[in-house]
Amino acid sequence: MEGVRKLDIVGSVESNEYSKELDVAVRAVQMACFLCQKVQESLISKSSSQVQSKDDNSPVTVADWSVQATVSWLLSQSFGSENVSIVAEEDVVSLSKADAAGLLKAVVNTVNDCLAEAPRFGLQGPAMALGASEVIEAIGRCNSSGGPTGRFWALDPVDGTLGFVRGDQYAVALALIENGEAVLGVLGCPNYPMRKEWLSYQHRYHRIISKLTPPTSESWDKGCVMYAWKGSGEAWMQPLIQGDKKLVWPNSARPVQVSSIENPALATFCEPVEKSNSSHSFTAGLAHSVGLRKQPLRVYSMVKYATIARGDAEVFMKFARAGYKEKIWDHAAGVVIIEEAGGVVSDAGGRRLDFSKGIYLEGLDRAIYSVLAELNTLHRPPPHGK
Ligand SMILES: Nc1ncnc2c1ncn2[C@@H]1O[C@H](COP(=O)(O)O)[C@@H](OP(=O)(O)O)[C@H]1O
Repeated sequence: MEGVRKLDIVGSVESNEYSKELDVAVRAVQMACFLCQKVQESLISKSSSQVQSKDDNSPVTVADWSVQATVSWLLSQSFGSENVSIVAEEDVVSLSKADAAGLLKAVVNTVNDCLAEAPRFGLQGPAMALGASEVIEAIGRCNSSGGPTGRFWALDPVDGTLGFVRGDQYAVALALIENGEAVLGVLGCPNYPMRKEWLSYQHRYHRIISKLTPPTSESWDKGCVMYAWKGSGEAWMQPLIQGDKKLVWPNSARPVQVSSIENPALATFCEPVEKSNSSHSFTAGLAHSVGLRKQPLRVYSMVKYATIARGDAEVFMKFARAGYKEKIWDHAAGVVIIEEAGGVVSDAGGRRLDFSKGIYLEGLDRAIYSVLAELNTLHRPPPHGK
């Protein structure tokens, strides 16, 4: 990120109306990333056959529930549980069953290991390790159904399950939604490489190279948390806390902005890795028809939003299969960050995403686009019959 704006980061945060929410949310997402990194490391060292699905005791399941419990507990401690309403991906029913005792134990241990580090992240942990019932309570508290009024948090504890199990990109996404509008977005991207070129490679190459040539810059090698609050006109990125370091706000945060490329021929579009999550052939045709000439950048999870916000790509297109219902926690944090970094997010009809209709993006016109304001010819692609 050359030529970044130099702003008074501390001042910006202190003067905004979501200061406390932002402060707590960024620290909580930092902790969630720390938790996920540990689980992903243990996962990578095992054979991949052990982590096939999300329906067993696999590490991804442990990470999902543990992040949800940790973030829910931290938000409740900071704002009072009576003031915190959360919609999140994981429900607590299967974790509470008798045959899930082993999984529950793993989740409780993971949550306690993470919360024990809270002071390092500038948050208060529990006086005593949490018991299983407290962990279940924290997960179960994330049972809001969202809607058009009031304030709630939307959390995707581990977005991009496949990226996570493959040792690749995944994200922790936390947004604050107020009266149906996403007002605060925090996106943790534990494997986001600081060098743009690495995004084109599977993350395992990054791991191999890092082992061969250990990074000289301790904090900006990989992993970041991006954040923005609505109306600020600013989006920020701070590195993940490494080793046993302490998070000292603003933790070397720097502003991010969408790319300034205006010519579609020079622009890169990104899309999901999985063909089943978005039609690659349709986006290829559409990209060509609007003058995009470069190869697509395929990245797992909401890290695609981070890629656009940081200016590492110019367009994000996702065409889900007909009938697939997008959830608000898969987009809300990314939308705030992109919009404040100077981009635009819309559906195929050019409409802004609507976070006021419960957990689904109801009324969504099929695709999701995120583009630069300059490339706005892409906002209204032709109708498609997929
Ligand atoms: N059939 C489908 N079509 C579109 N999106 C889907 C899908 N099934 C799952 N998804 C969503 O797409 C996310 C992965 O995004 P991407 O494909 O861009 O990497 C999934 O996150 P999880 O894997 O965390 O459930 C899920 O939210």
